[in-house]
Amino acid sequence: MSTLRFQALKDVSARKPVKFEEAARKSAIFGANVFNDKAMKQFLTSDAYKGVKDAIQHGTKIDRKLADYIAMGMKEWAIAKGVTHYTHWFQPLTGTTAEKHDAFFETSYDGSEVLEKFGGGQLVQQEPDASSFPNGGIRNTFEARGYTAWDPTSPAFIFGTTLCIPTVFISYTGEALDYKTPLLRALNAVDEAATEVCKYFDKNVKKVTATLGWEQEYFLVDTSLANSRPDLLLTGRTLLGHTSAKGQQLDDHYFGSIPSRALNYMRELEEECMYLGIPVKTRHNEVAPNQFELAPIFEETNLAVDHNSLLMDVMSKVGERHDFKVLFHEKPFKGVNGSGKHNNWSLATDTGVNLLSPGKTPMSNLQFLSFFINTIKAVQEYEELMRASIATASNDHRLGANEAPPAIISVFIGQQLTKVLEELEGVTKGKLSPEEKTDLKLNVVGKIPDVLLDNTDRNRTSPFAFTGNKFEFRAVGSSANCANSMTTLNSIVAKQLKEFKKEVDALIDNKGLKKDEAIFNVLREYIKQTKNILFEGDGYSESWEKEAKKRGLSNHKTTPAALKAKVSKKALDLFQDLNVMNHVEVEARYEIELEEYTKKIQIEGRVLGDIARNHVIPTAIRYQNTLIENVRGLKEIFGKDFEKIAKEQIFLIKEISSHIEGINSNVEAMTEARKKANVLTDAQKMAEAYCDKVKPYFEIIRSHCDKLELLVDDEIWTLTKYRELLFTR
Ligand SMILES: NC(=O)CC[C@H](N)C(=O)O
Repeated sequence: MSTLRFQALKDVSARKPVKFEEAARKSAIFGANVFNDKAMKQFLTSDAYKGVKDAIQHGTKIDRKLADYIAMGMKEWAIAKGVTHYTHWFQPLTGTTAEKHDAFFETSYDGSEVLEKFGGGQLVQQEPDASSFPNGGIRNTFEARGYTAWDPTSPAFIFGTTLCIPTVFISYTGEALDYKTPLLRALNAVDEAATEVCKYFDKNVKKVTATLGWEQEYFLVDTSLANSRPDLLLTGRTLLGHTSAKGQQLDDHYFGSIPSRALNYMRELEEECMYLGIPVKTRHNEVAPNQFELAPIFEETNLAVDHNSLLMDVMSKVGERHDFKVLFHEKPFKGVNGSGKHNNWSLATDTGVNLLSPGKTPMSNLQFLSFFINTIKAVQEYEELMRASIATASNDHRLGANEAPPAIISVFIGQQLTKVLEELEGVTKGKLSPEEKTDLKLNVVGKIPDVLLDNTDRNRTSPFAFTGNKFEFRAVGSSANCANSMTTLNSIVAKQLKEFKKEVDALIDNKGLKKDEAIFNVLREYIKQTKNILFEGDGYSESWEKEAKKRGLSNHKTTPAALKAKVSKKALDLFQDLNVMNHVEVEARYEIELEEYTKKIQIEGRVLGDIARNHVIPTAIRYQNTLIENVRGLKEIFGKDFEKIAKEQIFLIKEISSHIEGINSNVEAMTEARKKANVLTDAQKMAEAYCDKVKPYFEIIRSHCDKLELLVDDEIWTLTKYRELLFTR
């Protein structure tokens, strides 16, 4: 009997839901471990408090002396809560979070005194020797160093017994070495551009904040079962495994009663989130067996991105306490739904208006339409860049099937708004007659709120869908750091809004149009120009692929093909012009993402080769030997008649041999392809070679292995099966 698999199954059958006592009133614990406004008021002097507030609201610099006071207050607050260490918490270009803990504990120079210390210097800037993070050639390990700098817009928090201070990670030559810095710059750019446009409608708007509400999908697999699968452990997904007879066909898991162990896990996870100020709200079973989802209330984008990164870490840690491995991979199992991280995005003013929500008056609706149409125009202009922003080796498996959007970026707005746009397309060029103005006000712009109320359209195959008061970027993958997609989206919208302002102003200044006439005129042209990006149909159909091609939309099915758009002149100029990233920073990210792609496929290839040869083949041979023995025995008993009697066994023996041959020859060929790819020096070429020459072997090898799984005696099969991974809980 294959011990690891069966031991794991035994472990699982003995598991009980882990007991957990939770606070009934979540509002009482929300943010208790965050150095939030309440804590700051309690632990900071009024000058220090004002300093942090100014920095958050207006980006004012905090001087060293003030930083000392802030640090002192922060330390006192943390120590009162049992904290012993602090860390600058950052998001290097690996996409995950990084931390290096230092104790508050210090000794005086002669060792005669011991104390807890934490000064402004340690709060504001640090130099972790983080030389091994990917940097895409920005910094050489032996020269330009990187440093982390405090980001006061995201509050410090306590995780375990460590005070975590959110920071940006920058090289001494000034280039961003993380995901957060370009995001902050993009948020700044969209704030500036959107505030200017808002002034057409309301002069009081001083700031526009991009908001984000992510939805985190994930799978839970029992730790013992996960540990019995080398592929899950090393690559986050199953590289082989025959599909389970029952999968998600019956839709009986989706929104079903949450399994007890999973529910207790969620309860403890949510409690942790509450302490950390992550406003989690929704939990449910997703479509695939053992797949779940968690979603918070939307927040300001920078904070939401930090919270999602932190959440993924917390999810894994709480998972350990409940004997679960949390799978964030976009496609851990073939044949059932993958996991996304839909990014619900909008813009909100400091006067409390959601710019993507239709308003009560024609003027506020014209404002809504301006932002709505400009967003569509931005996506249309930069569809390839949007695709590039979600490109990873793991997301490639997810796109285009099982409720995940395809690789073609399009925008879904629903029937009702499509009609509104059609009507606006007919607006007269230049000045509008009083009758037309009244008609627009009453019958087109004025009608939008009613129209949206009964707009129940939903399209699960759309990568970018309008959902009533926000856009949902559905193409983002579950393992992604949202900063990548959010930097792109906010940048392209910023750029587009600037363009819009320029065009409207030109019509007002040069053509003598009134403000609303000018806006209608520009929007009309945008509606005409953006038709090719709007799509309401089935994103999986072959006809859409053909149609999209005709419309000139890109369809990059693989990451190496998709990433190229990142370094197009258009993209480089966009980021440069908005001061989001200079060319070096963009090129570095492109290089890093290609390398990450190559390495992931390389690891998968090696793991697959190993499992196929060292697990599958030996097991198949063992079973084949049993069959051979059986045939020999039959021959002994039945003499020349044995061939008829042992016909099926002989057939199986041959089948097994042919699959073994299939595995061996293809693993061999894959290894050769890898060797060839490995000598390439250009990152793009290498990634392409891994994509086009190495990866195709995965499916071939897998299919031989999966067929053997169906032939071989279940009792000796070493790899935990799909039905066990997906249905044991
Ligand atoms: N119900 C859903 O929204 C499914 C979404 C799907 N899991 C995805 O990958 O995006």
